[in-house]
Amino acid sequence: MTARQAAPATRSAQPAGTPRVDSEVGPLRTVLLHRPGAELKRLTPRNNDQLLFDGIPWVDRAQEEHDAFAGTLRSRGVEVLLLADLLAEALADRRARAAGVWSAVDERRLGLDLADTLRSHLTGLDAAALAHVLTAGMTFEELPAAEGASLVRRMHHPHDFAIDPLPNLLFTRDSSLWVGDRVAVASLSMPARRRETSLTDLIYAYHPRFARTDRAYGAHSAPVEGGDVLLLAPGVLAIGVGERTTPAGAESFARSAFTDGLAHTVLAVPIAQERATMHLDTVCTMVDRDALVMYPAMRGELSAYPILPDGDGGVLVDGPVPFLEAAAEAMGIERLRVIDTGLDPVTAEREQWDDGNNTLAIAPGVVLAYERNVETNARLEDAGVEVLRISGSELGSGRGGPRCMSCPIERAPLA
Ligand SMILES: NC(=O)NCCC[C@H](N)C(=O)O
Repeated sequence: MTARQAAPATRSAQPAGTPRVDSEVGPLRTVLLHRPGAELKRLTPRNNDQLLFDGIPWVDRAQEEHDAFAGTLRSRGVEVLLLADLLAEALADRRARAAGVWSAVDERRLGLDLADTLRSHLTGLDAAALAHVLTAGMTFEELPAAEGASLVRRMHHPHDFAIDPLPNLLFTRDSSLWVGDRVAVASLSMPARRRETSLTDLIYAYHPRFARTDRAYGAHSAPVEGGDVLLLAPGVLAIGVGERTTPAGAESFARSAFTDGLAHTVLAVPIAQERATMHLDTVCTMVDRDALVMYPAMRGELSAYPILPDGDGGVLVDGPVPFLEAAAEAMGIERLRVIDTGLDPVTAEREQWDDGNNTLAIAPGVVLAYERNVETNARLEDAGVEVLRISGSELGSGRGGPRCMSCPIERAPLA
């Protein structure tokens, strides 16, 4: 069997309501978002850099912006699932609560005694209260009162975190991703984000809605973040390799996707290891079945290492070759178009920083985008793309746009 013949099965028999994602632009049916909450209130000028936020968001306004984002999706018929709801529902299962408690309590930080005390306190909480602690974290002053306080408790500042908050849960794109009918729980590279995957893992393991879901990238641990993975077409993945996803991550994700029959070609795409380009989707996103919006400075610059299955459980690596050409070939199309935003370099750099290229397609040629990226949006419309604008003045302080803030769970097949 050739590599091409290993493409995933067609999905005409797939009934609506079954999780499955084969592309970036198939009509979006179900998406996972996280409405920002108490975890954002933990951000201070002392910790925002470490927690990967570029400012201190006004939380009420961020919630309003996020509600409007979810409202826009719902108005277009998309089912919006909220991570906090799924988490609380999954935690109804006793085993999920035990797993949540174990993942949150760090003996290296707390010492054995305090870790034991905290575990028994958390074990006594109901699902909603535990979900709150797992997302918002807990400070030392919020720990349950105790006789004979430990050295750890005495020596920490009351506002230090006994359990870190997870403000980047907002970016549901990164902590899990669907390829075909399988979900991959990502392996996040930044310490501030690693615990996020214990929550997505728990949701997919214990929420009844996902009871029959198989995993992709099962027990692998080399870093791969969802923002780096673009499903260019059924069976064709592009994986950014840069600040977050490593070469080992891209290679082992490819191997695992081939083994599971989820892909026939993976393109590993090098991107600069900088905050502005932390994921491939900060540089380019698909806006139509054969079109991308791309940071102009990257146009003609992106290369790719094509990875193919060797037919014996391993992989064959080629390249580097020009990304657009390799992508078009793998997708079986003549040309992968790049919408020509034609922006001057300063405007382009400003709008790229503000996630102008980070659009979320809800159908071929229909995208959600931040309203502030006036020039990029205008050029998209000139090219015939429908742009649904959302405001992100506060949401954007975490440095992520509509694609980063969404994890598609079901997209209809491309006709
Ligand atoms: N896919 C994305 O680009 N996600 C944005 C993640 C932003 C978050 N503050 C981070 O640094 O990881």
